[in-house]
Amino acid sequence: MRLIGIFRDSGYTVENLELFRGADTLAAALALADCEVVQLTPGERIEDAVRARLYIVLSGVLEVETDGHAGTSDGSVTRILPGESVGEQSVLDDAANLDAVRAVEDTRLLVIESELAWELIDQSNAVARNLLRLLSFRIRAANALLRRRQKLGEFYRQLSLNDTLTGLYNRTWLADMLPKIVGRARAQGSPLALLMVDLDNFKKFNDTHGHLIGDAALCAAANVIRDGLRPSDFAVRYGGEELMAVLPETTAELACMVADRLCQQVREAVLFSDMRVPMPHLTACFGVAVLGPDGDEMSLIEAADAALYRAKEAGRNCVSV
Ligand SMILES: Nc1nc2c(ncn2[C@@H]2O[C@H](COP(=O)(O)OP(=O)(O)OP(=O)(O)O)[C@@H](O)[C@H]2O)c(=O)[nH]1
Repeated sequence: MRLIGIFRDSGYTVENLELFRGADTLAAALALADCEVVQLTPGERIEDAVRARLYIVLSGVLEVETDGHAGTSDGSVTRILPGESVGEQSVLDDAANLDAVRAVEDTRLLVIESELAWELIDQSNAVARNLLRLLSFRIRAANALLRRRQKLGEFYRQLSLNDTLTGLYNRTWLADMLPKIVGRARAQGSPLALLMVDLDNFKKFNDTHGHLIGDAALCAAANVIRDGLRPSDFAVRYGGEELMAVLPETTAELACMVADRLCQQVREAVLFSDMRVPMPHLTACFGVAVLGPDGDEMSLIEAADAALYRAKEAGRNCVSV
């Protein structure tokens, strides 16, 4: 950052500066006459960025990396054009941090020391008003950015809890939520059922029809499970071709009825709509378990797994408790 003179000799006028819009420009020009004018080369940052000072762009362009100083930048930048300023907030709260500001091209800045900025505010309602307007604009922009980040955060959170192939909840979700669902059922003394679902002979299915049709079959089975449940139930991809349904407020009898219905629907599922090739045959086994009086999430999963094993032993394409 190179000192190139003072405002009085710089050839620039107050009229084009946002901060002085509607203000007594003569008085402002007088007050600013001895202020330094500095030059930044492309990429250069403001030196002495920890000192609370107001910088007005006279020519060139500055770029502010959003939250760059907090190390949380998301890559978005704001451009500060001629007539606009940076550092207003630093002057107001005396907490400067302008190291995220850098020149895009050769840029000339008018430097207003904090004390003088306060004098200008004290002397001119128009300057105070302009400053308020500027800050309100910055707050709105910061709020919009926060909302965008919140949405993005929610999007990524969802992404981390859902299986990408089937869209069902994944193991991360299960590890977090099943203990809570079990805890709630125990606290309320309400029944809780769990269905463990495993596609039959899926290795052979893949070998025969190829992995892509295997994926489509897995998705079709996942859709059957998800669409066949109540809104208060949860469908999870437990592992490779193993799915799971968590059914709160559900007795063993009811869970068996649900499993029977889903088993039939998987059997009848349309895996793809290409009529030129014969429809592959897909079936699944269902293991049903309910939460015992002293049970926890582990024993519930183990019981459903054991029931699933019995269904496989019984010849597949069936439900076992
Ligand atoms: N297409 C596809 N296949 C998968 C996926 N995840 C797991 N598999 C396959 O599922 C098959 C599971 O095979 P096994 O565990 O031997 O079980 P199975 O052949 O279904 O036999 P049973 O369970 O005893 O009926 C493996 O060949 C895996 O490669 C997936 O995301 N897509």
